Amino acid sequence: MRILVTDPIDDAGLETLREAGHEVEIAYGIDGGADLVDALEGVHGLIVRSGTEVTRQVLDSADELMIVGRAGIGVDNIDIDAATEHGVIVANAPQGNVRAAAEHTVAMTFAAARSIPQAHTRLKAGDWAKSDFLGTEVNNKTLGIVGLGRVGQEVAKRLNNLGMELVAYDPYISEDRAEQIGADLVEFEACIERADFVTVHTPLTPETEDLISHEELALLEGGYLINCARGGVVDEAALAEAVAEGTLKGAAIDVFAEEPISPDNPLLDVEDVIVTPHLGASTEAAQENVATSTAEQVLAAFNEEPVLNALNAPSIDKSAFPRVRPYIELAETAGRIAAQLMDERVESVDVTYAGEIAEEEVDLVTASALKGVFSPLEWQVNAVNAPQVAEDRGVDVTETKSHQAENFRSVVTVTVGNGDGETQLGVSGTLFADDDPRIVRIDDYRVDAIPHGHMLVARNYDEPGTIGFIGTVLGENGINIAGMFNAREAIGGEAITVYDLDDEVPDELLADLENDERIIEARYITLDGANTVRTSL
Ligand SMILES: NC(=O)c1ccc[n+]([C@@H]2O[C@H](COP(=O)([O-])OP(=O)(O)OC[C@H]3O[C@@H](n4cnc5c(N)ncnc54)[C@H](O)[C@@H]3O)[C@@H](O)[C@H]2O)c1
Ligand SMILES: O=C(O)[C@H](O)COP(=O)(O)O
Repeated sequence: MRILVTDPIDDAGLETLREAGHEVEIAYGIDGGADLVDALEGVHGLIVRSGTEVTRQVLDSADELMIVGRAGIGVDNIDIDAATEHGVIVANAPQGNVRAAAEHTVAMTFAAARSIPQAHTRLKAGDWAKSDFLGTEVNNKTLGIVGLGRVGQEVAKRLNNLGMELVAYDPYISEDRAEQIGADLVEFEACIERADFVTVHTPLTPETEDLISHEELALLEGGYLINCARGGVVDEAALAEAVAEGTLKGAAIDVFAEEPISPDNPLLDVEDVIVTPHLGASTEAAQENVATSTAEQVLAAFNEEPVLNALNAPSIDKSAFPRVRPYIELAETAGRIAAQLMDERVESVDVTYAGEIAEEEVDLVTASALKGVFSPLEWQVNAVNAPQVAEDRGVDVTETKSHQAENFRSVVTVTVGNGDGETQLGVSGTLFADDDPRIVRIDDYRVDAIPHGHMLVARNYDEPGTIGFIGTVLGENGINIAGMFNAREAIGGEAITVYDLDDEVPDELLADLENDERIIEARYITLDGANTVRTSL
């Protein structure tokens, strides 16, 4: 497989990929537009940090791309919706640089409180300006944390140990969690008003864009603002003005709305705004961590294993994966068979888990069943975008769990239905000896069929000579039968016969079979590739 890396990552990650036998191409600093589109031709994995914009335009043309790995936390530079539509996994490395970001935040807090960069610059210029710098102690001051997630919590611990009181605003965490950290969880305005230092640790989202602007800065009068999260969360013009006019004593900013920063950015002109060029994650340990974790996720995607930090695909605990893995393929197979046997438009899909499999996390299995149901539509349907494809098409998806699995350890049933629920068709599969897949029910018939690349499912009357007739017609047309299973309602009643075949069955041959009055319906089912079947989806 080919992997393109467009922002610098640690060698440990590159080595992990190369040792697994993949081709790694480095294109640090590539222009994010047309050049990136060209460079992605035939590429299966893309690794970025915050320096590469992975836009819809880029994703629209990256036909072979399976995964975008973000060697870090923030994914505001990646169009995740477009990736999902194209079935491309987006995965980040949410743990590896948290401590580095927290330490940088603490360092920036002290740097602002004690004017360290300003004093340093003066001294290097030969100016012993001791009396110009009277700093602020953090001890006994209040730290306002906006966004009490991974980095926010680490900052809270460190600055609390240095004598700061903690208040926090985060609408998505519990009071209990805040209490464990020793922070008073309060409303947004109260958090800023009570604080001497406000530190921002939210992602950049439509909700957080310009979250801190003129009004909020006025509430922080006499204090300091630290932003080591994302540019765009703090209104830069408002902040520059607030510090320049003395409303705030200072600010420390690591991230900017536009990166690399424009020379016109007003923050650069204000003495008491100290800046670093997005260095929060730039430590050796953090870079090694995120590069290795990202490389491992790219390998998992290539090996069709769960991508642990996938942001747009169902994931699963690593230890549970071996138990669930065989059912992923089985559910896809059952979905494919059900969709091809269904005469009407599929408007609902139910995936029922019975027996031991009902105890497991099955999101990935359900997504795979949907992939099977939608496989005739477009080759790009996969477990990443199948739930989205279902939603876009107005297909109602349900999951049912039951502890009873007839005589099997586990059974997965994919039932497709039309809108009014009048037509429903279920296909059930199980595993013999844990890894030998069997289709054990089609519609109301108990069967025992081995899923096979080419299959013929015939509904016929249980009359002498019918099976022989079908076999003769197939044989006369050079189609070899690899296996066969027959099931019937009652002697002389309706029956179903499933043939595993070595070749495709042409439409004319199906018509010949259906012309015989003993045969109610003959359906060719393919489990090879996608896009090759007739369907009423
Ligand atoms: N400067 C750097 O180099 C650097 C390094 C690491 C992380 N980061 C950035 O730091 C930020 C935090 O990272 P993290 O790993 O802690 O993320 P996280 O997801 O663990 O935490 C983010 C927190 O923000 C909260 N939040 C979301 N919307 C909010 C809102 N409107 N108001 C208040 N809180 C809100 C969430 O509930 C969550 O608890 C991200 O933007 C990340 O990209 C920067
Ligand atoms: O979100 C992150 O992980 C940090 O902002 C680090 O970004 P970087 O990998 O571009 O340094």
